[in-house]
Amino acid sequence: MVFKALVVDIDGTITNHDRTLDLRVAKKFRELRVPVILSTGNPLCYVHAVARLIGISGMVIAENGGVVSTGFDSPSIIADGMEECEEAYELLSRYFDLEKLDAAYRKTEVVLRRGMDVTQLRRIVEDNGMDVEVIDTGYAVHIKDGKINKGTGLHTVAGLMGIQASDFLAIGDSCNDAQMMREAGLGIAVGNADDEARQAASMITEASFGEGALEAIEYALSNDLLE
Ligand SMILES: O=C(O)COP(=O)(O)O
Ligand SMILES: [Mg+2]
Repeated sequence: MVFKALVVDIDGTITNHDRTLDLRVAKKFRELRVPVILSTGNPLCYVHAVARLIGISGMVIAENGGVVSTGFDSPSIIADGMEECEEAYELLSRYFDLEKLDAAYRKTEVVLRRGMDVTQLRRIVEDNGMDVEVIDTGYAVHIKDGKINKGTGLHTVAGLMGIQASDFLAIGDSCNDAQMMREAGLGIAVGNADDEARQAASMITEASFGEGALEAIEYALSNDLLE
């Protein structure tokens, strides 16, 4: 099997521990012959800037699949569900001192600074029958629509490209990458990945962060899985 494209997470996968971009990965992306699609929990403007500066496709997955961009200067596909996320945020704010992140840029999720006990947040939204999911990526806490994730985003992107989700090699590090790694033809987790990402992946690199992403790409190239 030769994969037709690569879908890669940003934070913790192509960055160093402090969220700075690993420049060796950026260089490697430019050398690959297949398209590289970024897939992230960050808002669209953030991932578009990253993609532009690396020099790869403007077709990206943002907000954990809530926003799929068809290109730098073309429309985005934006999921519903923000209202429910805001309602959950209002409810949770009665119990916790919460700080929203990137609120001005977000279209489908409410994102919070980490530091609280996420299991308590989950229990409260569950007890109130709210149709939202609360996840902690290790970088931020996301209140999101449970039906949307990077896996559904990958299917949308694959459709736009005229290929299948299984034509992708996926690389990630966190729980928000799990569905994407399962839907892809092969999911590789970097060495620093959390338990959920490790379980979803078919392979885990020895190296962590950007070094791990490089190891995954080198593995694919040397086994004729990628061109
Ligand atoms: O937005 C987050 O919490 C993490 O971002 P990522 O999906 O690029 O790792
Ligand atoms: Mg990540």
